[in-house]
Amino acid sequence: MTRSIDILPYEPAIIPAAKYNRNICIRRKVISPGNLKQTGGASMVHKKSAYTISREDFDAVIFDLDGVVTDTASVHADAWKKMFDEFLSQYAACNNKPFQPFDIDADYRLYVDGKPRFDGVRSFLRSRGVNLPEGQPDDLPGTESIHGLGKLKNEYFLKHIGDHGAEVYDSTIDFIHSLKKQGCKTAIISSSRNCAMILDSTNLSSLFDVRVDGLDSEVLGIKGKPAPDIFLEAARQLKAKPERAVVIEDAISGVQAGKAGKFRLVVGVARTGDKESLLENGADVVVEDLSEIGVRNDIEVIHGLPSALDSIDDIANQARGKRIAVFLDYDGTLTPIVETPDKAIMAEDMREAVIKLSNNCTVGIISGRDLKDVQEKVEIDSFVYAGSHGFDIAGPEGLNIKSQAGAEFLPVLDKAEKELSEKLRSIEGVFVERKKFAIAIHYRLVTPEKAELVDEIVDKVASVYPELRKAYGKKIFELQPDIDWHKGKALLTLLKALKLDGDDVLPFYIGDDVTDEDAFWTLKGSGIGIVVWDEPYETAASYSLKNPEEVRKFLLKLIPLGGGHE
Ligand SMILES: O=P(O)(O)OC[C@H]1O[C@H](O[C@H]2O[C@H](CO)[C@@H](O)[C@H](O)[C@H]2O)[C@H](O)[C@@H](O)[C@@H]1O
Repeated sequence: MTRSIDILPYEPAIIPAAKYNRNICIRRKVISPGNLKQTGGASMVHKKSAYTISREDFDAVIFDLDGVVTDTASVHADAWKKMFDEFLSQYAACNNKPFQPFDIDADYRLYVDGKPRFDGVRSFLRSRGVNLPEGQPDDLPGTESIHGLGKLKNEYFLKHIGDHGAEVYDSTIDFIHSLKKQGCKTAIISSSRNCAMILDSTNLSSLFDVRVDGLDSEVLGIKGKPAPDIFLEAARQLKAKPERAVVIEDAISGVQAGKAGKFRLVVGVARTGDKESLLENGADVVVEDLSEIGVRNDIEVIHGLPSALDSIDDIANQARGKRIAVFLDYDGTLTPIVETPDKAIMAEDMREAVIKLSNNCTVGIISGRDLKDVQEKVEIDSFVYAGSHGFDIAGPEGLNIKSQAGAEFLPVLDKAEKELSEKLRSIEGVFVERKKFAIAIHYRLVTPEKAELVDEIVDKVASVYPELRKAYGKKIFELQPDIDWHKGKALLTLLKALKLDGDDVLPFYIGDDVTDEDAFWTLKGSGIGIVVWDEPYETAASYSLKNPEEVRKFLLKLIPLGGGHE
């Protein structure tokens, strides 16, 4: 079960716990325009383009080969027609019946397209009421059996490819390069047993992270389309969840398979027109060519963001005429990363800096730690806090701010915690930290070999609890409720609750870890994200600081920009 919540940015501010019991399946904004699954919660402004896939919403894209990547669907169709017409005319003559040729428009698309070779033979013959024996894998091409006819069709197909080669759709290749640039994983699937040969002959083999083809399907015992199995196997190998993956298909059986696999987005490719049948059979959107699908440039590869300390004049300009509000991560931002969580104590001069800043503007802490834990560590009553990566929010006394996302997951978290503790007990150095809404598995003190074992055990336990998702941090794995909630959403909730969501406020978020990226994304265009790092990586932040000491110095520089409390 995967859940997500329909909480829109800035709306509503404080969400009653009951709201989280709803099971709403649509997640963040996926693509435009409006004829597609529209979702709530995205904080990004989408550029107007025909259809846009964003890395924020998708981890992987799975491509069918024939007709999507290579112009081989028509070669297959012609080979099927040649083989079936020869057979049908003989069959008609022998049985004293009129010869009704194979129709590419109707028969190919309905009975053969996208299916494994021998399924295609069976399916079409059944539609004509013809019964042939299965035959043997070593039947000669043209033998009157399922195997014999399938092999003849393949001979015709290979002959064409041998004589003319295979054409590639350049727009698809450009699209794949754009996806890869954004960090999307890609897979190629095909019911065809010739998939590897076609990819090799067109130099496309290295373009895909994973390939699952007709030969693999036989070995793995995978059912053919319209069963979703081949797509699910590709997603499994890519380690991508179907709800965060796209299927791109040109065959009716293919879009049916994408739909049956509950993939987040099924794109139909109808190069020659018939869009309707793809839409009716499960495509969410149908295009004539993949150049109609855009890829949003979510991830800017930034090597060396400007230092926030050096850019204070620029930041002051952005804050001119506004109040500021500052939200801070704890570990790695207010304290250096240390061996164990209990040793991460905020230094006195850092405490002084944040208190001074809070005299002039709102300060909040949004931490991966348990709410109570981070409140006790920071110990400043006037702050607002969000713990468990934003799942658990509390304001200072009198402000009545309280929000908990994922309360219904507590029993599952209890069970998973128990199982993890038991399974990890024997591994030296592992520490299981239970937060109210998450379980962190620390492996900082574990040997590298054993760390792999920890990873495997966490994966195993995670696979038993599909309600939980695995997340990553600095030398930790985490299991959290698999709902559409994160530090960015907690930040929006706090801004709204504190009436800091207007244009007259410039919010800041400073953090050092992967989970802080959600908050950086959330503030893009409306606030300032600052990453704390010792070396550059891909980030949605706009400025950088090197360590908690630089954070302290920067916070002191922010004090005069505060603008006071309302
Ligand atoms: O969001 P944060 O406030 O940065 O919290 C993230 C995690 O911080 C803690 O773990 C990290 O810091 C520890 C102490 O320096 C370090 O030993 C560990 O390796 C780091 O991952 C905390 O224990 C976790 O619960 C937080 O999720």
